[in-house]
Amino acid sequence: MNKLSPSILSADFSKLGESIKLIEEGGADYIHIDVMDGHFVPNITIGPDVVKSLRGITELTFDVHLMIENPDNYIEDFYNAGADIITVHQEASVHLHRTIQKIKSLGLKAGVSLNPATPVSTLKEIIRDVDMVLLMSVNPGFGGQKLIKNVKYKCEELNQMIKDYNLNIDVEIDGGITLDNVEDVLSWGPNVIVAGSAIYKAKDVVLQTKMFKQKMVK
Ligand SMILES: O=C(CO)[C@@H](O)[C@H](O)COP(=O)(O)O
Ligand SMILES: [Fe+2]
Repeated sequence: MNKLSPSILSADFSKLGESIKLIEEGGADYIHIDVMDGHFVPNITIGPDVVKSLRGITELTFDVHLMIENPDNYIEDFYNAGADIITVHQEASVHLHRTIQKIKSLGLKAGVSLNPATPVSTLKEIIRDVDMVLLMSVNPGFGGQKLIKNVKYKCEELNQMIKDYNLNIDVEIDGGITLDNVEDVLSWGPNVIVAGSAIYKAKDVVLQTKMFKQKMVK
């Protein structure tokens, strides 16, 4: 079944609790939490304390996307804050295997993310160890950017790699996904869709979440 993971990056930060209730009502599967450090990406967002405070108000799966350098230093903090899935960037992890093992040793799902210009072939030695691959379809750092359509070819290459290695892992696409292009993106073969501005900038967030879910039925 396809999963919808609305990104709270585009929500009103003064009403994060309410914003989460809206996507919950709309039938979201996950909550995508974009963590940025101002080093790996040119933006700073939220840290473990905010995640912990949100954990108290919802049981939805926390899909934490770490866009930070030295992710190893913060994995335990996000675990304690209530993360369910932690995804790190291949480009930000010097010892990626160690990082993935650390996430899994805490009982969490481990994901690895690739920037648009990072080839799928770089996953060859780690793909057997991960639960999810997140392909960025914008350059990370900001919500509201335009989808990079060539990620389709990366997704197809990734599908082939997953098939060749006989794996059963999630594939998440993140960035620039709207109601107009979500069906096209799903035709590439992922099963987890992130949408930030397309959901939170809508007039009726509950309805917009429901409309995404309707287009994602599988
Ligand atoms: O990780 C990121 C951006 O770095 C994403 O999760 C965005 O937050 C998605 O926002 P939209 O492109 O859907 O507005
Ligand atoms: Fe993200």
